[in-house]
Amino acid sequence: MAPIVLRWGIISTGGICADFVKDLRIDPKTRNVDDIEHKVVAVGSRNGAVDKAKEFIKKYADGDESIKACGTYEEVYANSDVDVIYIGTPHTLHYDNSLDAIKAGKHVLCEKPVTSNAAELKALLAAAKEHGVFFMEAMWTRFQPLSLAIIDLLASGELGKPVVVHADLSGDFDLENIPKTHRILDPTLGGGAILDLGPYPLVWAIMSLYEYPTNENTPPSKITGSIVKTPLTGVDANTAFTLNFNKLGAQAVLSCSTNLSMLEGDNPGAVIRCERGIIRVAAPIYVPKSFKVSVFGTGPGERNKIVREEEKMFDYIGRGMHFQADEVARCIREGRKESALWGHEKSLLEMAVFDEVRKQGGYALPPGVERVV
Ligand SMILES: NC(=O)C1=CN([C@@H]2O[C@H](COP(=O)(O)OP(=O)(O)OC[C@H]3O[C@@H](n4cnc5c(N)ncnc54)[C@H](OP(=O)(O)O)[C@@H]3O)[C@@H](O)[C@H]2O)C=CC1
Ligand SMILES: O=C1OC[C@@H](O)[C@H](O)[C@H]1O
Repeated sequence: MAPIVLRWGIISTGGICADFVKDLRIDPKTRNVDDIEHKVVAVGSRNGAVDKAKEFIKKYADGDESIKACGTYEEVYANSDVDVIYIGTPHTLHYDNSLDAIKAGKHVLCEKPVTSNAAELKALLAAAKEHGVFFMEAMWTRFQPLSLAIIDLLASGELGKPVVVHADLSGDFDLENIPKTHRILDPTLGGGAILDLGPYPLVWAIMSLYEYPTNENTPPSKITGSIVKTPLTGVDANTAFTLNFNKLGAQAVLSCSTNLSMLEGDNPGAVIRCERGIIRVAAPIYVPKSFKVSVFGTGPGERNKIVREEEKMFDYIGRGMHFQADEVARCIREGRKESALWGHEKSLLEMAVFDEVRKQGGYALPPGVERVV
């Protein structure tokens, strides 16, 4: 059977678009994938900056002349050769950009956090339904082979049920020395830790607890959030949040910071503590390459004693953003409007958590930034 060729339009020429395009351009056969092909057909930059789009194509797509450089996003949405739009603009633009793409009848893969709040996401999902298009948040961690292996390991029951999940994602953004207009500092762009980094500790809680079979996708019964703001612009520099899953009898203890180095190498970025063992996931938690599992014994005197340990390594061609792209292609081929792995319900849960954490932490976006409230 001939592979389906999914034709992508790329919205913006920023950092993450560069990474995504590089992964899209890896020949899937070199990754042992033969049912899908990805083709970038158009790249858009705002404000008439067609030269910026051309430069992007030169730099990240080997100057491929078949790719159309566009000086507006609208030109990309209107391109009849484009099947699906990838949105890589700052968070607070995701709603408008996604809506424009949906209204043009395009499928959408939108970067995380999918919107500024839950109300925007609900409106987008209604629009996607009305226009009959596929919509997914680009929660790439959910599709990586390591994540799939951990979900299988938990479901196998070998470790018993998960009881506490700790996860942190931090990055030192050098806040004192970047412009206040940088997307990580600017409140009009949804700056701060929770919206930018928070999706990753949260995805570990969702994969290990929310998705754990006996939780039956029951949302957290309680959410707490605590925020330390930077005086520079008032966005959250550090955020800690917890989620209680009462049905499961489990808790997630999560955090994110914009002014601390990420724990790298051997340091665990996420720890999943189960009744009969521990899984330690190596940082960075958005694309971990290894995890260590420690299994407690069940024999006499072996409770809380490690009887087996194993480290699992994961390596593949590319940065790891292509796994989510493959999922988009397969869903579209099968006429599905959402992914079974990272569907609308999980993005809605994510945005509800962030709304609550920002509310408890006193971080309100400036008036008008949230397009739907
Ligand atoms: N999945 C992942 O691993 C990552 C995801 N992200 C997500 O991707 C999104 C973009 O992040 P990133 O690529 O780092 O950001 P960048 O600042 O590098 O790029 C954003 C691009 O958006 C366009 N843009 C449109 N309007 C604005 C505006 N008002 N201010 C600034 N830029 C604007 C610009 O492109 P142009 O002028 O060409 O239109 C700009 O280059 C964020 O939502 C972030 O959360 C970010 C990093 C990693
Ligand atoms: O998605 C992301 O992952 C890596 C981080 O460094 C980045 O700020 C964030 O947007």
